[in-house]
Amino acid sequence: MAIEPVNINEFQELAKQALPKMYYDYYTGGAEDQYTLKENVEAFSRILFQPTTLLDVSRINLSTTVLGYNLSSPIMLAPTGCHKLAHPEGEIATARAAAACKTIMVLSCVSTCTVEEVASSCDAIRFFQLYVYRRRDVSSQLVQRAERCGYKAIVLTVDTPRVGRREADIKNKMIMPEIPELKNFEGLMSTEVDSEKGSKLEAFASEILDPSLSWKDIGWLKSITNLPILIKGVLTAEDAVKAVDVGVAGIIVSNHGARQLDYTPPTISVLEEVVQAVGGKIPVLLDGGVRRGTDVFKALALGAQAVLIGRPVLYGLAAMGENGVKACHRDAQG
Ligand SMILES: Cc1cc2nc3c(=O)[nH]c(=O)nc-3n(C[C@H](O)[C@H](O)[C@H](O)COP(=O)(O)O)c2cc1C
Ligand SMILES: CC(C)CC(=O)C(=O)O
Repeated sequence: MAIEPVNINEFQELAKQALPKMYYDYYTGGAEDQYTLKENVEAFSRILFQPTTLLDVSRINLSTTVLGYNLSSPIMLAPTGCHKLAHPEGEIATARAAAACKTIMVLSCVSTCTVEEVASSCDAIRFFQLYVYRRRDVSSQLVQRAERCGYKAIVLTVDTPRVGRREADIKNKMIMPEIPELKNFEGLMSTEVDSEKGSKLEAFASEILDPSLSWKDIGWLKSITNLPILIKGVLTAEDAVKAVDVGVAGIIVSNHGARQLDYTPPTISVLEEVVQAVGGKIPVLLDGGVRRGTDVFKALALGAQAVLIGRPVLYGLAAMGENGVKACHRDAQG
């Protein structure tokens, strides 16, 4: 049955119809019991509004700024891997949608279009998400390429010393690194995996990701780039204070869309703690479970400068390409 989607959940339904099961499961799934996956969404439902009334709302303005860049609304596009699994235009379609929606796209380093292809496709404001690899030279080359082609910040993901146990991917023998190619790594390192069992994605990632990454490495990252650095994956006041101390430009409160360590708290439940610890010194952003405008409002009310949406972008892309991403960005406001 064809449906005219009016919200993100309906886009999810369309994505399910459009995608092979292996890819839909990869996009939608979380780690282990998927406790945090449910909680990311449900924790928003437990926060209720007690509105005051008779206020003049005839003129409203949703725009905001992040690191000095103007956004039409406080909803950015989170980094997610492999957009060509959802649509043949891949990250280029997503970037064009970001440009049309006047928002920031964070490009995943495991993208299926290169940093250069995405940069030359449109004038979207782009940040570049980085994993640190055992091969530091590969990480630094990627950072330098992003810097050269106009990405405005590095988003360092710190919650992935290894890939979470995603049981659907294990069952499906998820083959994401091979189909299609992870184009950023071409000529830098092999993306082939020598494993017949379980999730090839997990095997690939554990081969390349550097599990020794720690706070001291922020100094290394700062030494190889002039771009501002945001840390993605902070969930405690303690880490928020450390992030401020090492001099990053922003924090993203995130549990990786519940795909990494299960039984972490839902992000919205720890936002206030992080915001208080940061004390306004740097912007705090949030992702995880944001599905509509009331969620965005709750995050802003608890101190976030803006939010990011991950799966909603993939659902929109799978359902309708660039137009679907635009529609999901719009639906995340409604
Ligand atoms: C399919 C998929 C791939 C992802 N890939 C990345 C990635 O490459 N780098 C990263 O930092 N986060 C990645 N994430 C996490 C997102 O950036 C974001 O934290 C999460 O999706 C937010 O939750 P939401 O999907 O509920 O909006 C991925 C998430 C999904 C669903
Ligand atoms: C290569 C993976 C670690 C990509 C990712 O971040 C994810 O699938 O959540």
